[in-house]
Amino acid sequence: MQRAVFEDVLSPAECQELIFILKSCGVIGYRPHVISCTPQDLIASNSAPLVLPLLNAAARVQQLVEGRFGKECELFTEFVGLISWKTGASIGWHHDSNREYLRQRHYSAVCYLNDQGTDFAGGTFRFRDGQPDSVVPLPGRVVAYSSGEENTHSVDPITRGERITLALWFTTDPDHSKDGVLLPQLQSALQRALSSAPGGSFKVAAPYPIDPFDTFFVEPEAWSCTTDLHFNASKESEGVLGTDPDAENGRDAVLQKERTGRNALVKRSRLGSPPTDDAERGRKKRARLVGGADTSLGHAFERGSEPDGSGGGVQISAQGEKDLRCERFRELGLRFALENGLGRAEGSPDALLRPKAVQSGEWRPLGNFATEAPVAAGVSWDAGNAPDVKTAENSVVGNGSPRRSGYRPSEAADGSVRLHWLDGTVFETEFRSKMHALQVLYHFVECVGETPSPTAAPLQDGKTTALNMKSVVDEGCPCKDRPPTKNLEIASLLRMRGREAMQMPDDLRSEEAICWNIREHRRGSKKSCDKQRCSDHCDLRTFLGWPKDIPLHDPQSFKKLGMVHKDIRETFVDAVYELEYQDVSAGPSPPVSSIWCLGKLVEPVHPASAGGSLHVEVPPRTLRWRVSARSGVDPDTSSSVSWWAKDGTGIEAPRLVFPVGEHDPQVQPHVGCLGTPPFHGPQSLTPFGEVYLMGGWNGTRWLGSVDRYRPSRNEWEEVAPMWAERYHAASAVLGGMVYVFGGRGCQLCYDTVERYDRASNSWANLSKMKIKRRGLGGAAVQGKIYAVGGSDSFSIFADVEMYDPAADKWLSVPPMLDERFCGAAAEMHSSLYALGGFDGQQLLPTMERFDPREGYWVRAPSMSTKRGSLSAAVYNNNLFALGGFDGDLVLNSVESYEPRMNTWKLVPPMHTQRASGASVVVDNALYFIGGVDGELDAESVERYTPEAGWQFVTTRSNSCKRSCPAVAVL
Ligand SMILES: O=C(O)CCC(=O)C(=O)O
Ligand SMILES: [Fe+2]
Repeated sequence: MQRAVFEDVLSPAECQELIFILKSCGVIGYRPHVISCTPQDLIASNSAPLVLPLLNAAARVQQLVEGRFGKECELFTEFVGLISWKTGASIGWHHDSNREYLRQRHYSAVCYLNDQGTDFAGGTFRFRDGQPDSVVPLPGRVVAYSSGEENTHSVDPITRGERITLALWFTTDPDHSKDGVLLPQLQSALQRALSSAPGGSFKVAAPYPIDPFDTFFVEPEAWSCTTDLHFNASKESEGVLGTDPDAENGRDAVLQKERTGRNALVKRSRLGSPPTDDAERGRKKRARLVGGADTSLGHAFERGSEPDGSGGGVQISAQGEKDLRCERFRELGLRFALENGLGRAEGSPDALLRPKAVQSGEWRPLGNFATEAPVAAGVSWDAGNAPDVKTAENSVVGNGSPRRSGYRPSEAADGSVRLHWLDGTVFETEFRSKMHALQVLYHFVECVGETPSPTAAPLQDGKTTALNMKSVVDEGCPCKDRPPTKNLEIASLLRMRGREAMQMPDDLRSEEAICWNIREHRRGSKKSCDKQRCSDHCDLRTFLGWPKDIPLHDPQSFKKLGMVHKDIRETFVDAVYELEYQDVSAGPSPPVSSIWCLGKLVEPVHPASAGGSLHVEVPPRTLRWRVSARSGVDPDTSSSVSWWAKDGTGIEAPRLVFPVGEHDPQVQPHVGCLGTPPFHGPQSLTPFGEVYLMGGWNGTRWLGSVDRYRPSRNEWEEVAPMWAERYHAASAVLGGMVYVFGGRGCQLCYDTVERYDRASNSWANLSKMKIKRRGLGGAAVQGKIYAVGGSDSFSIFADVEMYDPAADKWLSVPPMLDERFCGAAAEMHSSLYALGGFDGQQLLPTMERFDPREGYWVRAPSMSTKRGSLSAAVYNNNLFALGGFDGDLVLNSVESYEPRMNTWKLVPPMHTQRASGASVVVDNALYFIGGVDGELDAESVERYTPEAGWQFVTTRSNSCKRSCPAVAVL
């Protein structure tokens, strides 16, 4: 039996937000006294942006459920919706998979949004057996349980008021995932919604990236031919930043405008940041975030970068990418609301979308279907062959109602749609789809101002109050100019208050049709695209290792990819632990028969009643992890024992623990790494133990020379020089070759790229980058090279490019969240990190991470101090930030970021203050070579190991005089 109660999953404000959405867009529910609102309802009524907070909340609950029940990465959403129960509603004993058509429901969760006692009376949730035996609804509280008979439950009748919940069902069967259905719908609906925003400045769509593998790294030039209806992460990222690649003047114009605006600042930008007062800085930042449009709008999107960390902007959380995605949706939803004058509340951005605004009338509900009785109109549809909503049986089934099971019209046996009225009348006619039915209904409401009756007398003159549904459907509405059978404009008009009608094909019948349209659109656009960039998708496919048999842009792929993605993820194992355990279940309880880690079977058959050790694999950045053992074959009947790492030496002996405990992230889970080193620090990639210092500035001139340093022998040697003299260049090592790119020399800035082959001691010129830049960061990640940020001496960039050595080609990838000049970049655990630097206005303590498997940048914790011209290196699976300039001082401080704990900690400082030097890891030690210390060049080398701390290395070389060199280790 699996059940759990979580507290404070949603904040009171978030609960209110969801209640508002339900009240604005709820439709008559599946049973009397019930009103519900699903993402599909919102989309069908052209209120797609309101889906975003809903998904945000749902993802949070899903993550808790997955974590608690050992189903990490295994669950799909089968249903999500806001549900209101009014006085009189109740549900008897049942379990949530108690019908043939509900078998796919494996886990249930109900998040309560309002308060028993205050908002309603009655409505206590009860389990028939076991503990806890009841759950009292309280805002933010979640009850979660496996959906089988073991969790038979009921809800007491509501005796007063209205009880509102967010209800969720999860399935482990990807075939029943609603996400795959939602994706194309949300994608196109958001696109429409945002494109109809006043001023047209936010045309970007940010549909639900169910799978980050779908599309990213699409060239900006290709946007014009690939975007309209499909998601790409780079574009989304632009959207979050507020620039609009599809705006009339194009993306470059937008960026150019921003850059021009910043030129003056940048010119003053040396290491010492120009004094700007906070207000000025804030204003500029906002202007940037919204592409210079409306500064007030930027506010909401700046939250992630508020110095005090307030707000929920784009921030990385310990929970990982899922949260992040949802935060983005949320932001887009907020942006949409703001743009449309919906609830711009006073005070903090968090006050957005709050009921205060509703009460004060600032909010205009998007429809007139607010749930204040009597409900104006509503519709419930089913798949044609499901039982009547009013049957007793169904009312016991509760949320396993035909409305939900038959939610997709495409599933209907004969394609028909039925409308149900509260009085029990069922109206059947030739509706083509549920959208069509909705459209007709909305039309009535708009034309006549009241709910039509299915059986009333025929219309006389259009002013008749009792409309006959059938005659209107057959003959059209009296207002002939908008016949209800045409398009979805009525719903659109009603919901969007005069905005342009949705343009949807007349024959739109189902999700399949939507998917078909998307495909056709893409095909058509591709054909007419004169830039011929679409073929880049081929590179993309190779780059992603995308399976050949799954089309990149076929919406159906999502379903398949749900699985493929999971498989791929499982192969990215980050660590292997050896755990010792002892089975103490001897006696009455059956012996351990299988052992699972993070929902994955690690030891299928286990010697009975034994102790032993086992290997568990933990995926990247897993902060919580758990091992559990089962006593039987059937997960439902077997008893489950869970335990977790307690200290550095082993794990606690198994004992029955319920609910399953979570790993405490403060406890270092390392028990020992086995097999191939799970982390590949530079140590394992440096067979020669040689440091190359390339170019730089020696106090007098730019350098093209290259010195090789072998710390093991303390030997310096000059090797073949580069073709160009360059300082402020970046470098990376890939395939045993050293790549150097960008920088400046006799020309202001370079886009050129050179590669050093150690075997022939020679340099080759390669394809140029797209942007000339210096003070950029460089790193190799998963077989590609990244050029990160920098400056062309006029502007400072967030832009990132990726070099594919197989194609000898640079591709644009999503830009960073911050612009960075003289920041640092490093690869760790197959992700690219960018940190520190100068953004044109201030020196930065910030860090962000780009995992190519995800395709977007996320914020990671900031360093303890601002650092420009810092050095970074990965040492002992930690990312070290060394030295740099904080605006006042050149620093000797060093700190290290531990990705599992997701925190920075201070490391003993170097003896010398250093900026613009070179830090490398070689022979299991961290070195800092050269750089400047403010006044004098720091012509020395320091070496660090945790055991010995920092020590000067007695060495002498001109190389130590280099500042801003590129550095690499072979
Ligand atoms: O709202 C609740 O607390 C639970 C509802 C329920 O059991 C159901 O809809 O199946
Ligand atoms: Fe239930």
